[in-house]
Amino acid sequence: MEIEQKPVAHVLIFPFPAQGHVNSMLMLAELLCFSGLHVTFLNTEHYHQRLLRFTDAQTRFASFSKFRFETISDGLPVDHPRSASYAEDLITGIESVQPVFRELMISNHLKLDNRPPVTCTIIDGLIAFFMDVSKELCIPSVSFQTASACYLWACFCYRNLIETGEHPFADNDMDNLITGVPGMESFLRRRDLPSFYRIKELNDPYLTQTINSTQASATIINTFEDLEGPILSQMRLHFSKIYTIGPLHAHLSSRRTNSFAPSDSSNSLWEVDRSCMTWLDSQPLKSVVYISFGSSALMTHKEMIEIWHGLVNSRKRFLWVIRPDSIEDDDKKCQIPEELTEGTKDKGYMVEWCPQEQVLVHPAVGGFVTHSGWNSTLESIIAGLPMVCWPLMGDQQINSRYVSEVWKIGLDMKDICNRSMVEKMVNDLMHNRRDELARSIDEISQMAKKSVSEGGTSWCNMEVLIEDIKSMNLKV
Ligand SMILES: O=c1ccn([C@@H]2O[C@H](COP(=O)(O)OP(=O)(O)O[C@H]3O[C@H](CO)[C@@H](O)[C@H](O)[C@H]3O)[C@@H](O)[C@H]2O)c(=O)[nH]1
Ligand SMILES: C[C@H]1CC[C@@H]2C(C(=O)O)=CO[C@@H](O)[C@@H]21
Repeated sequence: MEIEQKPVAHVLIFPFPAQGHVNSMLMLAELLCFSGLHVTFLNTEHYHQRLLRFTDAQTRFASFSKFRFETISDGLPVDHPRSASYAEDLITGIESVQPVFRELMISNHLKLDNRPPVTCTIIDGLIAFFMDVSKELCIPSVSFQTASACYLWACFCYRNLIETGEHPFADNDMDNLITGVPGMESFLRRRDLPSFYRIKELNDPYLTQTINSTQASATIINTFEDLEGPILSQMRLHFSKIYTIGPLHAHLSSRRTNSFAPSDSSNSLWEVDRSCMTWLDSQPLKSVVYISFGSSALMTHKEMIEIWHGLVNSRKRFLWVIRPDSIEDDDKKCQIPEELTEGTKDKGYMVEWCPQEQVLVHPAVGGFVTHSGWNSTLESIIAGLPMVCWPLMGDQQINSRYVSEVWKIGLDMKDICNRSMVEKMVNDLMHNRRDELARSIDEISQMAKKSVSEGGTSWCNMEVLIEDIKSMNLKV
């Protein structure tokens, strides 16, 4: 009797072209490589060039003989700025290359050098339209969520909110409680919903893609059971299969070195300025507030000045990352008041991009003022660093509500940006409420580390995922 041979597993990973996405999907790629799978990482040409320029990704992955980088156009002209103010262009651009992706999948190109045909695709939830190609070619496709489970669940429940008449909002009271997201009835206000709900029509392309991605036959989420268990239980009543394997950066360190120390390698798409590490080395223990709003958040010049006044008035030391493209109305005529430059000389340090994971665990750093991007939130949890949240868009609004009201590991400054509030929040973070916040984050940090250690939930879920990929136990 002839024994039917299963094909050799080959995974193609395709992230949305943005820092928070390429970064976490590269970590997933490395974890899959450890198990000996064939992995192809499909990056856009633009981001791949930046990866080659600013990171050691090429050499790092060269040690995996079954790994390949492939590139595809992002559908935008070469000179397009690709900054956050063009968020819609990014998604329509990448959508336009769907035929190119299809061509790549049916061509022999991915099978060069005797590579087996692709047996599974892992597609970023923000570009769910590529899952249609997988489906057409009868290749199982798994959706990968770079954001939190609470965000995904709040997107999934959009129909409930329309049915219960909670969306569009009947009036301007943003503090009204929302009842249509099961599991969040006691604390979720209108202002905490993903930012797309703030407009009347739910037609944001990112929301549409996220909702479509929930139809996948399996979903990977960069989270861990002890953090989002109650919401994951709600989701499991509706989703086919969920693998929680995060926090990915800690999971990777755990498998790489059996520790949680950040490595010198990064997946940064900007040039990392390490001078801030030397500055931190000369600051007292837990005395510095670290401020960063991630890779794509935009603020106005006025907001920047208010935050700056708040920091200077708090009299705390601070390290602030200000990306050059982060001020939306940047105008060379905008003046910086002298008291701010003076107040920064002794106590502050500013860079355009830093080695964030290393900054967060530096002994001089005592708190994090963040936009509540999901990677930053997870990195802060692993570092055991309490947060002040100033969420700006997308998932950040709901993440910050969880940080302050559910996990109690930070304070939420949502929708307010004035100097006196910033000063108060920073003082609460670094002084008045420091001990209570430190206690909760220490506890959650321990749980996070346990989940990615051998035998932990994320560790075990990763093994199941790999086994399911290898044994072709995934539905189309
Ligand atoms: O100076 C810096 C600043 C940031 N980072 C890194 O950049 C990443 C930022 O990721 P994240 O905190 O998730 O923010 P965004 O880059 O803004 O991420 C986008 O993608 C995330 C995942 O979907 C969403 O949660 C966010 O809302 C969305 O803005 C993190 O790994 C940071 O360590 C650095 O290395 N250096
Ligand atoms: C989690 C995602 C929801 C949309 C956000 C976004 C945007 O431009 O609105 C871009 O990147 C994503 O990570 C966010």
